[in-house]
Amino acid sequence: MLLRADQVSKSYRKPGRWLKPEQTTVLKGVSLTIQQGECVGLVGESGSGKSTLGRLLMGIEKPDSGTVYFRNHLVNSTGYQQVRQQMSVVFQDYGTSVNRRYRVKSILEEPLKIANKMASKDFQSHNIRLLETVGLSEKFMDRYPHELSGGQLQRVCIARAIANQPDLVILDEAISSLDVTIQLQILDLLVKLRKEMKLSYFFITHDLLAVTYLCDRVLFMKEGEIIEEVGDMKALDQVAHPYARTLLEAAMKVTGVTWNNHIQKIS
Ligand SMILES: Nc1ncnc2c1ncn2[C@@H]1O[C@H](COP(=O)(O)OP(=O)(O)OP(=O)(O)O)[C@@H](O)[C@H]1O
Repeated sequence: MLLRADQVSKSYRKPGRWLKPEQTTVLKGVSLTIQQGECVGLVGESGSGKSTLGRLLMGIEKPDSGTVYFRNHLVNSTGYQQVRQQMSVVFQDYGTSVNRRYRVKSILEEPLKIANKMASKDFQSHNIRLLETVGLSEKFMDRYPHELSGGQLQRVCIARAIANQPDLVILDEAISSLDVTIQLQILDLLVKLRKEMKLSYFFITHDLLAVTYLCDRVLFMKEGEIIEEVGDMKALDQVAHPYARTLLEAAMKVTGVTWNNHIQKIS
């Protein structure tokens, strides 16, 4: 087992209520597992708690109750720091997830410097390999983020996420800000990397059709709870929960494709 979350709950203080503080419960006893090499999708409407769950799995925030284990290390414990570099994240907002004053090469070197496992003389060749892996050439190395398109910058973010050869990459709406053709290119890249590097993904998204393209399993989240899980993408049209059905029907309506046509395309 790569990752296991058991009964994870999280509340936040409601904003603007300093005299009479009130809590909002964002996650209510969420449990899930991710196996080595598996891609698990998480879909749900805005505000259902998806990104909060992603932060808890990464150890960026602590749950109020419940546990998260990554490779049998309790996330947030001392021992966990040794495995922390085997997990990375790609966010939706590629523009703010990099330091705008850094050139691409410095962005790619950040995780290497933190891991401190590679001699700096090897950074250059490693950077070239990384850029090639994500479909960019060496000429991007000296560019600043504002000199890249959104799709190119998201490729740089993906390159940074795989720099230390992690086991698990959390993709938090990683394709949502891109236009449709670029989304498809990035999805293809993620499929290729998964195969080549035997990566596991936790794919947080609103886009149910993208889930069918990339994931082995999908979890539906509503108001801080996992309300349904589908283990076979081809059977996704069999979802039972009314909320999951609404999401599926909305995805079909927006794209104008029928389920059978879509499944034939991705098979
Ligand atoms: N640090 C925080 N302090 C207070 N409230 C927070 C905090 N982080 C998240 N929330 C609240 O928790 C709820 C869930 O937020 P979260 O970002 O996890 O949802 P989401 O499903 O990822 O939404 P979206 O799809 O819009 O990104 C929201 O109501 C949000 O306002």
